Amino acid sequence: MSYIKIECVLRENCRCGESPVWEEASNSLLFVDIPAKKVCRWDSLSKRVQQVTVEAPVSSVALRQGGGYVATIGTKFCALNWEDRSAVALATVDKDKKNNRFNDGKVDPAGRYFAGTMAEETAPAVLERHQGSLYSLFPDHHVEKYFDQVDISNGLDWSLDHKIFYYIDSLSYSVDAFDYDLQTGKISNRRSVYKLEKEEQIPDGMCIDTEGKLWVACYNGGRVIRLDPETGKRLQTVKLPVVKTTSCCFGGKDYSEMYVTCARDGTDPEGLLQQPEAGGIFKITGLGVKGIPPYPYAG
Ligand SMILES: O=C(O)[C@H](O)[C@@H](O)[C@H](O)[C@H](O)CO
Ligand SMILES: [Zn+2]
Repeated sequence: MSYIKIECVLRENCRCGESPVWEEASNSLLFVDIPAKKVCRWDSLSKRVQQVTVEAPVSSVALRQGGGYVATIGTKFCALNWEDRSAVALATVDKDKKNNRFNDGKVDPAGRYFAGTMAEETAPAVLERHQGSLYSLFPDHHVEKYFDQVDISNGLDWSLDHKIFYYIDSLSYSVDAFDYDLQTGKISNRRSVYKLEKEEQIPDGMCIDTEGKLWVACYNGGRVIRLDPETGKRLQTVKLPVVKTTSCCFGGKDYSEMYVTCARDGTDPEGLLQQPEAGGIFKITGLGVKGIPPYPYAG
């Protein structure tokens, strides 16, 4: 019997915390605060946070095989050097869409950096629709585009056998699956594996566990849900003391802890009184399942 424990491990007041990624080598959690243009690294041992401020909204960060990180900044895939705090563009997308920015991103098992775009929001989930696309940055730095007409490109991950790509376009209120060809990075045969219920609100970030089940952070739903993509059933709901939960990843010892990011922006003064930890980093223990290490970008 395990007991679920939820604690705010870092009161960071993120305007929009996102993209939690566990870095085993440094016992740290990486994450971003999108509108604050910050990439943060929280050392779970010393409890200290380091941050690098970049020049545009930063929506995701990932490990890089040769050391350092990659990040999606504005509409650019960038290499991020933590030591000298520099970001160097590797590729730019959506050059004809001046109001767009990248959103959620993650590296596939072959080391390609997948990330999608969206129009900049005027308020949470309020934006010009169908402006986004899904892309990936290959190890040789060329970019491939998968599809357009995306509203809010969000959570993504791959099945344990690497044959399925899971993807969320938030305003479709659906978790979708594609067949995945790891050799070529091509996707096909889109279908929905789960439709969110009304009280679950907006699907946002997502990660997979070692049993092949999906964990989805529900923006405005104050929860993460565990889904079985094979049966289309929800297996578990874990509620958090904040409403704008944005993303989740596994980390810590043997990837047995879950880390959840959330947003503070869009919360009214009364909401902030009820949720003083809004924008913080949460750790969930006692789930009884583990995650897998993040894949590093191979370029
Ligand atoms: O965290 C993200 O992925 C977006 O950038 C956010 O802005 C919210 O998710 C969005 O407002 C709700 O859909
Ligand atoms: Zn997101």
